[in-house]
Amino acid sequence: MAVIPVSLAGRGYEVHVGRGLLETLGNIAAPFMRKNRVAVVADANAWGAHGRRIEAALAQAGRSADVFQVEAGEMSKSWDVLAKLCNWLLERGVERGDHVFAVGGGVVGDLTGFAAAILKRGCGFVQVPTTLLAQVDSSVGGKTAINTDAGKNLVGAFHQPSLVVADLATLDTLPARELRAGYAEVLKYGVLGSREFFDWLSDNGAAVLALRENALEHAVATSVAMKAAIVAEDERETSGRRALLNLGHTFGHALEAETGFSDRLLHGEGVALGMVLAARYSARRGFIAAEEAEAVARSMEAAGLPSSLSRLGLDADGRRLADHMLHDKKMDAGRLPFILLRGIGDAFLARDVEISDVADFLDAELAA
Ligand SMILES: NC(=O)c1ccc[n+]([C@@H]2O[C@H](COP(=O)([O-])OP(=O)(O)OC[C@H]3O[C@@H](n4cnc5c(N)ncnc54)[C@H](O)[C@@H]3O)[C@@H](O)[C@H]2O)c1
Ligand SMILES: O=C(O)C(=O)C[C@@H](O)[C@H](O)[C@H](O)COP(=O)(O)O
Ligand SMILES: [Zn+2]
Repeated sequence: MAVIPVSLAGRGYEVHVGRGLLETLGNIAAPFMRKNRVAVVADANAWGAHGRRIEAALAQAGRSADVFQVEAGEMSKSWDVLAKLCNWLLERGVERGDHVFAVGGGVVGDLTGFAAAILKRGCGFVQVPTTLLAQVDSSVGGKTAINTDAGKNLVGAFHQPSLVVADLATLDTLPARELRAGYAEVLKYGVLGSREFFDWLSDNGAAVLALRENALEHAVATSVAMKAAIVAEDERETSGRRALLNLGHTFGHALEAETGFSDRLLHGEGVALGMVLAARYSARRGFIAAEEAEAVARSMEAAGLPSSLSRLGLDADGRRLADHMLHDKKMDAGRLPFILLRGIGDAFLARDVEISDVADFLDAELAA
């Protein structure tokens, strides 16, 4: 069991990581349950698998859950579901000082966090992440959002949770494909900031994906600690430091948009392929050796993640994919900075990238 602090002046919080934590939720989260009835927003599958454990833990603390179930999938990060959720919370009389509990993956966390950010101009929320991706990434750091027709996460707010409780036992029921997709964001921390962690994952990735407790806890706690350090330094992505957490996402979000935010490409899969593309583009620009870029690709392949754009079978050319990127929130005065690599563990923000060169690069990757 590990407790990782996210240090933010006056608004810091703890991330609890360990197996079996749901059983203690009533105690850990006691300061955030002012009323007997707790508003819980839950992914339908996560609730089906773990809802009883949560209800039992709350009952032990003399509480009960009012549950708003969210249909699984990226399409639930929408205006429509957000409106329904806000109305449901208002009907329940949620007050600013209350905390809404988000139980599920990144979809429910991002949606609930955004609802909490705007409800009564901001109420509290607690993250109970039940996917690997949510435990290592989306539940920490306070980025909340929904998608729009124009693209990914385009309407949202920075709104930090008050507590994160990541029970590793919830991953026992997670489909293997979702586990691998979450593992892409674990690999991201190594690729962007720690050669040591990248090498550790090369040796222990199979144990992490097999959910061996020690390896899994080390991977989750290390990922959370790396994210917490970056968020503490640059909470709102203004200095450029936090933008490094976006490694692979400019490419990845474009691929998610092109595949219609569907099951054809999960977020983590898009990020995996996006990291390979960022690494190969870095090699094209001479920032990193081609062999290092291919080591990034091999790390994705070893985990069963996509590493080849041509194999995705897209009906699009490089220009079309690059056009999706123009909605990226990093756009600055008409230019799009990219997260590139000087080496594994050494990402940087490149501000001199020509989008037409990226489109040419993507055409070559589509044809490879
Ligand atoms: N806010 C951030 O910083 C941040 C970071 C990374 C990703 N994200 C966002 O997170 C989303 C992806 O999150 P995700 O990968 O967790 O996907 P997800 O929330 O869609 O969950 C993946 C699938 O797993 C199911 N599921 C969840 N928990 C389960 C469990 N314990 N047992 C069985 N099934 C379970 C869900 O029903 C769903 O089908 C994307 O929208 C992405 O943009 C946000
Ligand atoms: O926390 C961050 O900062 C990240 O960039 C983490 C990403 O993994 C995550 O997918 C995030 O939602 C992407 O942010 P966006 O600003 O590109 O929407
Ligand atoms: Zn991501």
